[in-house]
Formats: sequence, C-alpha cells, structure tokens
Amino acid sequence: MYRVTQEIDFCYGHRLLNYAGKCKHLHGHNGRAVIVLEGEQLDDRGMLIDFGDIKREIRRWIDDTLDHRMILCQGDPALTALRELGEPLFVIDCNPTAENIARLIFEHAREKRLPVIEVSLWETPRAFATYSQNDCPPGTARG
Ligand SMILES: Nc1nc2c(c(=O)[nH]1)N=C([C@H](O)[C@H](O)COP(=O)(O)OP(=O)(O)OP(=O)(O)O)CN2
Repeated sequence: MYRVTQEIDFCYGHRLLNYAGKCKHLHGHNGRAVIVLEGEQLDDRGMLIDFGDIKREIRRWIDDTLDHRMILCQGDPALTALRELGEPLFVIDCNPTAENIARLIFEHAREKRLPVIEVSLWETPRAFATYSQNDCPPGTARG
C-alpha cells in the first residue's frame, strides 16, 4: 500500500455555537490541513497521485473557498451583520469545529475522486481533529 500526504496551510475565522468556553466568540486560526491519500497501484510515472493534482484539486479550493474567511454555522446570529459588512464567509450546516472542517475538506477531496482516507485539521500548534474513512468508493483512483 502506498500513501501520499500533503499539508496545506490556511487562515480562517470561526466561532462555536452551543459552547461555553472562549471559542464561542469570533476568533481566528492559522490552520493546517493534512490530507492523506492511499492506494495499491502506482501509475506509469511511479506515482500514486501527482502532488500537483492535490494542489490543483484541494489546495486551490481551500485558497478560494476557506482561506481568510469566517467559517460559520448557518444558524449563527452573527451572519446577518457580517453579511451587511460584506465580510467573506463560508457557511456550513453544522458547528465549525476542527472535526467538521476536517470532514468538509475530506468530502471535497472525495467529490474530486481523490483516494483520500484521512484529513486532519490542526487548529492550533498543539490540537488537531481527524476525519477518516478507509473504504474508497468506486470511481476514486483507489476504488
Ligand atoms: N474537539 C474540539 N474541541 C475544541 C475545538 C474543536 O474544534 N474541536 N475548538 C475549540 C476552539 O475553537 C479553539 O480551537 C480554541 O481551543 P483552545 O485549545 O482553548 O485554544 P488555545 O490554543 O487558545 O488554548 P490555550 O491552551 O488556552 O492557549 C476549543 N475546543
């Protein structure tokens, strides 16, 4: 089995709903997504996947979609004011925890038919959350 991993750094803001600690307030992170892809077969170049393909399909999407945005839950009351101010937003249907942002990136990678098995999101230099699935469906490079 071969594994390819790429780390992608990006900045984002968020706040947690239904949470009693300091993260209930708007704040930001220098996050790092660690994307792990796996497969048994190499192509005729000896690659599981070209690092450039990961850059094109995931890093570019993160840069365009999540980087320097407020990632907020669709039920967040702050959305109205932030929209009026024209702040860059990415709205999701769940609390924007590290777990859910990791899953969001994972699902994007699967949509792009990459054989991703795990995404970790480092929210601080000492804390990260991981979302993983070992079964790659048909249509991914591995399945
Ligand atoms: N399981 C999770 N726990 C927490 C999450 C999360 O996404 N998943 N998020 C937060 C906060 O958003 C944020 O990460 C702050 O966490 P915290 O560890 O308190 O941050 P600090 O680096 O500021 O910690 P200090 O040790 O106080 O410096 C919280 N939990």
